[in-house]
Amino acid sequence: MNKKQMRKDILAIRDSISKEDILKKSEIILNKLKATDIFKNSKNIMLFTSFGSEVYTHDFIIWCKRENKNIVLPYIDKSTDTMKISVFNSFDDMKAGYKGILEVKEECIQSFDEKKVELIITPCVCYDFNKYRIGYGKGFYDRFFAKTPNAFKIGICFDECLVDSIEYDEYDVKTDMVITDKRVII
Ligand SMILES: Nc1nc2c(c(=O)[nH]1)N(C=O)[C@@H](CNc1ccc(C(=O)N[C@@H](CCC(=O)O)C(=O)O)cc1)CN2
Ligand SMILES: Nc1ncnc2c1ncn2[C@@H]1O[C@H](COP(=O)(O)OP(=O)(O)OP(=O)(O)O)[C@@H](O)[C@H]1O
Repeated sequence: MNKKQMRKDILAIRDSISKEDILKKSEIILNKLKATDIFKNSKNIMLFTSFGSEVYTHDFIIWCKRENKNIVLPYIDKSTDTMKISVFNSFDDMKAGYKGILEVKEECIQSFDEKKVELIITPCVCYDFNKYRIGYGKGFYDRFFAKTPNAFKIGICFDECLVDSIEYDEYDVKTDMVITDKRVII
């Protein structure tokens, strides 16, 4: 199946998961993430602010801050149409940005050297068992990964959104680990 059709089908499946189940499954996934050595040993961590039916990350972001992690979040720089990162301090500094996703407000953006990011927690529409990923189809993460070859990349995904295999091209970057509510793929 081509990427576009797979994206549409899996989004429909993900959108049908109840809010309650999204919260339950997200907690299971993020607890598994917390237990990994790579998470425990990383200070500079890139997360994402979930929207829609994605793995819910907001409370986890706050928890990480309390644990003294340095959290950076993506935003889309409209002038260059690229994904950049800003240090996260508080949800008071955030507002709805690209596609309505919460981003650090322009006046609060604190840039951070991409090369210093140790761990990137990656959103997805779906993953396959080889850790290839389909996102929203803009290539933002694949382009970003090209700048962070040394960061460890973990995809977080509901088990419903795992597929056997994804068509990939030369730009698609595999992640190093995928965590779902039912399994960990390494
Ligand atoms: N939470 C989150 N933040 C993120 C991403 C992401 O996947 N998740 N991104 C990863 O690249 C970047 C934003 N990229 C995006 C690219 C396209 C669409 C998009 O086309 N959205 C659809 C709605 C999808 C839906 O129904 O859920 C649309 O507007 O039609 C959204 C985000 C940066 N921040
Ligand atoms: N590093 C790159 N340089 C140039 N073009 C790229 C790069 N990465 C991806 N692209 C292009 O961007 C487009 C979207 O890529 P793809 O369908 O893989 O997006 P996606 O992984 O679903 O989305 P996203 O990464 O935004 O979540 C494709 O045409 C792809 O070839």
